[in-house]
Amino acid sequence: MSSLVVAIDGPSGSGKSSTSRGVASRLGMRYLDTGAMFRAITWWMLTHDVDVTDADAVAARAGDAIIESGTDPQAPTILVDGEDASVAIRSDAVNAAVSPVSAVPAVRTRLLELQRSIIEAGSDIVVEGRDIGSVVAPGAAVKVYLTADPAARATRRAAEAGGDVATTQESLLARDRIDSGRATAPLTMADGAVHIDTTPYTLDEVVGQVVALVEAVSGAEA
Ligand SMILES: Nc1ncnc2c1ncn2[C@@H]1O[C@H](COP(=O)(O)OP(=O)(O)O)[C@@H](O)[C@H]1O
Ligand SMILES: Nc1ccn([C@H]2C[C@H](O)[C@@H](COP(=O)(O)OP(=O)(O)O)O2)c(=O)n1
Repeated sequence: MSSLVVAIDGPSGSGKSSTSRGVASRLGMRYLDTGAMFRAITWWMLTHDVDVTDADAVAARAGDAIIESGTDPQAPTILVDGEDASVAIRSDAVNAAVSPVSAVPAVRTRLLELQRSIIEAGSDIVVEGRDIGSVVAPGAAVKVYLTADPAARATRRAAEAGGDVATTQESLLARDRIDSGRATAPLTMADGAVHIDTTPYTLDEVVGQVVALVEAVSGAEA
């Protein structure tokens, strides 16, 4: 029997990472943060002096970074060429470059292959990103699309990472525009996805709602 996949998509700050980790921890599942993989390849481009505004230059190096993602929801890890990049991939420079780099088809093809090999290599898994339910795992047993008001998203992010709410909101909305407008695998609500607007709920409540969706499916399959 193939393993169960839970796909969680949505814009920045909607709660994907924390909800996915909470669900995976509660249900004993693996966890994959695909955003961290796009951030990792972007960080590699920046540290190898690739002009990230030049799609051809990015495409030419798309296969060169070695990216390894850990799948323990309690201790997610990301290695780039064997080096821990978990802090570096959250920098302002990566925030500014990650959406244009993620729009380059060769980057998406490379990471899609890696993502599918991780998903297929093991047990049940929660996978979060922008195109999981639509492209990476369209056959996922459960698909969730998380949103929240832009002001709530910016307030959450600023509280977590520091910085003022207005600047954070501008940066999130700029990324949303690129992520939703790109030609290849844009951010979209997949067919069959359950939409949860997380604005009025606590993290625990959202985790509970997603766990209930997964249990309904696994109960039906048992
Ligand atoms: N339902 C929620 N209510 C309040 N804060 C939340 C909620 N979900 C997530 N958060 C907080 O918002 C911030 C961004 O969440 P995160 O999971 O990183 O979002 P994303 O992965 O979609 O960018 C984190 O600090 C997280 O703890
Ligand atoms: N499946 C995915 C995941 C992320 N991306 C791109 C687009 C996003 O702006 C960046 C960063 O994603 P990430 O999930 O880390 O972003 P946030 O933490 O939600 O701000 O990567 C993507 O294109 N496809």
